Amino acid sequence: MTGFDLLTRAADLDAADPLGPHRALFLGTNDDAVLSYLDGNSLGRPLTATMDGLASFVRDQWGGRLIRGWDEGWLGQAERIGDQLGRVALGAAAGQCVVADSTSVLLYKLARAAVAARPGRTEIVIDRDNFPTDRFIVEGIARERGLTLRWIDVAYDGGATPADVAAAVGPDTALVLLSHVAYRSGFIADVPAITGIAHDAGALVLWDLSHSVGSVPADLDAWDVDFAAGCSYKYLNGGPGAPAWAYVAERHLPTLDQPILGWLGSADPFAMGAAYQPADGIRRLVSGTPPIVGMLPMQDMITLIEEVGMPAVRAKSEDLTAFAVDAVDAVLAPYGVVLASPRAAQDRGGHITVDHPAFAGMVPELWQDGVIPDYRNPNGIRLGLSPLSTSFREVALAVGAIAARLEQAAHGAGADRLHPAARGAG
Ligand SMILES: Cc1ncc(COP(=O)(O)O)c(C=O)c1O
Ligand SMILES: Nc1c(O)cccc1C(=O)C[C@H](N)C(=O)O
Repeated sequence: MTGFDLLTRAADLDAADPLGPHRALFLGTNDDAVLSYLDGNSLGRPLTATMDGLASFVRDQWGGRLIRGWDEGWLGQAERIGDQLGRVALGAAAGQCVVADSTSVLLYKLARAAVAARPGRTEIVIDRDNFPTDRFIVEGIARERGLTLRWIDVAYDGGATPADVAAAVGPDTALVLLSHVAYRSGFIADVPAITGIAHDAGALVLWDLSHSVGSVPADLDAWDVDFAAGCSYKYLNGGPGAPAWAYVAERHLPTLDQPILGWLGSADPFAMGAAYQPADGIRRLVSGTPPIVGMLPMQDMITLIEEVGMPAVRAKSEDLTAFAVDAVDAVLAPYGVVLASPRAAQDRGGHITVDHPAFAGMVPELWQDGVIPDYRNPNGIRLGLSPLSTSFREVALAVGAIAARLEQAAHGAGADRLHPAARGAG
C-alpha cells in the first residue's frame, strides 16, 4: 500500500462510515493546524455542545440559582450521572456507580475497602505493566497494611490472561487489580473469566476501565465484578482533570469500608453530627463536595454515546484499529516498526502501540507536521482512535507522517521528500 493508496482507502472508509457525521460535533475537527489527533485516549476532544453548556451553566445555574442549586439538584448529580454511565457503557444497574475524585483516589479507596473486606489475607495481585498509578497505589496500600504484592509478568503486546491469574492467586490473595484494556498494548482482558478465577480463590477484583469506558462495552453486573473505576477525560471527553467514576457491586455496598470518611459520604451530612455514620448505598464512597462543573462535559458525551449506542461505537473502534494495523503493516513495517498490540481486533481496545528505536524524540517532530499521537516509554508511539471523533483519514495522515520522519531519520531526506500523506496530499 503506497501513501496515496492509504489516503484513497481512508477516503472510502470515511465515506462509508455511519458514524462519520458525528465528528463534526467535536470542536477543532476542521482545524487545519491539527491534521491528525490520535491522543483522544489521553485527552478526548471537547464537544461543541459542552462549550455552550458550560457557559449556560455558569450564567443560569451557578449565577442564577447560587447556593439553592445544591438543593435543586446538584447534590444528586454524581449519582445521576453514575447511573446513566452504568446504563449506557458499563452494564451496571442503578445505584452502583458514582462520579467523584480522580481515578487514583478512587482506586485507593476501593482497594483499601477490598483489603478490609478480606481480613487475614496478605497479598494483592497486579501485573507489572499496569498503569503506574495502579501499581503505586497498591504499593502504598501494601506498605500501610503490611501486605505483599504478587506481580504478574505480561507480554509486551498483551496483558494478564486467565492462566496468569490462576497461577498467581491463592488462599492469601485479598485483591486482584487489573486493567480491562491495557494502557500500552491495548490488550482486552477476559474480565468474566479472571473475575471468576479470583472469586474461586476467595479474592475480590478491582478493574481499572480507564482505557475502555466509552470505547469497549462492559457488562460489570453480568461479569460479577466487585469493584471498578476509570477516567472520564479519555473516551468520555470530560476534559482535563475531569472527575473519575467508580462502581461498587450492590452486594458490597452495605459493608463497604472505605478509608476517606468525609461529611458527604455520611448518612445525614446536614445534621453536622458528632460521629460518622456511612450513607446507605453508593454515596458512602463519596468523601467531599461533588465536582459539579467538572461533570458537565462527560454528561454531554455519555448522552451522545447513549444516542449512538455502544455496539456502534465498538464497531467503529474495531474498524479504526484494523485500518491502523493494516497501514502499519504496509507502510511502517518496512522501516522495522513492530506492532506492540494484539493482531486480532476482538483482543484489543481503541488504541494500538507501535515500537521503533527512532520513536523516542519523534513526537515533537510529528507535532510540527500537525500530527498528534502519544509516546510511551521506552520506544512506543501510541495511536489512540476515538470512535466518534477520529476519521480514517487522520489514521492515514499519521501513518504517512511517521513514515516520512522514519525516512528522514534513515536517509536525511529533506521536507520535499516527505511522504505524500504527511503533506496532506490526496
Ligand atoms: C489505566 C489508568 N489508570 C489511571 C489513570 C490516571 O488516573 P488519574 O486521573 O488519577 O490521573 C490513567 C491515565 O492517566 C490510566 O490510563
Ligand atoms: N491524565 C494525564 C495527564 O494529566 C497528563 C498527561 C497524560 C495523561 C493521561 O491520561 C495518560 C494516559 N492515562 C495514559 O494511558 O498514558
